[in-house]
Amino acid sequence: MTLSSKTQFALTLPVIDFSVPNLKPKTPEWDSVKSQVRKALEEYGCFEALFDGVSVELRKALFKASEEVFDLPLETKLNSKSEKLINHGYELQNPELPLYEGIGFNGVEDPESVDDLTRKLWPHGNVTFSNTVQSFAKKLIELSMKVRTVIMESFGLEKYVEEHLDSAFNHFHLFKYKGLSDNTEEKLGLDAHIDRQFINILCQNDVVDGVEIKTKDGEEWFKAKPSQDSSFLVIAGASLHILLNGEVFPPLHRVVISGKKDRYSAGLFLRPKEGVVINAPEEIVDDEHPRLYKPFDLEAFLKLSSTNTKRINLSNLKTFCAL
Ligand SMILES: O=C(O)CCC(=O)C(=O)O
Ligand SMILES: [Fe+2]
Repeated sequence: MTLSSKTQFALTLPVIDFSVPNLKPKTPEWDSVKSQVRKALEEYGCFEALFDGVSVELRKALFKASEEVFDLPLETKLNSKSEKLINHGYELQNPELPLYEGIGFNGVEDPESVDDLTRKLWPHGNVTFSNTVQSFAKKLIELSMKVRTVIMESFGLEKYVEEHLDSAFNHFHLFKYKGLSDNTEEKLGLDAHIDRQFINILCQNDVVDGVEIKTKDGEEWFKAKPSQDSSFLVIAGASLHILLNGEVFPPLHRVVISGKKDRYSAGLFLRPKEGVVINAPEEIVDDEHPRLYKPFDLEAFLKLSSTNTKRINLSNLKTFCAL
């Protein structure tokens, strides 16, 4: 598939520093991060997070592990696909876009689950792979808890922090987008979509970038290239948009592949646990901000929309759960 609309220059997204020493509630640093996060999510629905919890070595090790796993024979990779769990194991997500493949780890905080999946890929085990995935994901989970706490507090929802943290499960995903045969070409690696989760935290290997986003009112695509190799892109999804009564904008984004180098990316996806029904708390609903959505059950929504598609957008979401 070739591109239908042209990409503009890079957009400078807000850069928010989560590496500040002693970043804890009730400190001036925390309050400053809180207001930056709220503004960024209202305006762009995404931001760049600086986070020193993941060392350069760990990031390198992760992308090396990623190359290793995607280099396995297709048959071996397909063996790791779970019959029972959605998105767990290997997936060629979109057969009509063969540029893109992925491996998902549901409940990545559970060492046994990662070890089990690793054994399906390497029957004799691969301790380095399993440990690297676990260490990297553990750090992203740490960042995600901070980010989610800040988000809830920034909307005055301190008393819901725990409930919110408990309402999502950790899904970690590795992606590979195949480089192109011609250096001058550009192709769509992943179609335009908004994320379905609460938030997602992404990073890509340093040689190749590719995520593009649309701004709130814009018709143009902008490259969301991080300003530093060590940072992460945090994107708000549909579930957060509904929880916060539409105050947070879930941006449309896509992945564009250019050049010959393969693109590897990794992300932590905070998806509502099965059975969780999302409803904006009373505290953020008033005459000026009337309730926009009915209680939202992501699983029920996905069952109604076509299966295995990433292409959800704000208008099909609104049709499903508008009041
Ligand atoms: O590959 C990436 O960096 C982005 C993937 C993405 O947007 C998604 O899986 O929802
Ligand atoms: Fe996405």
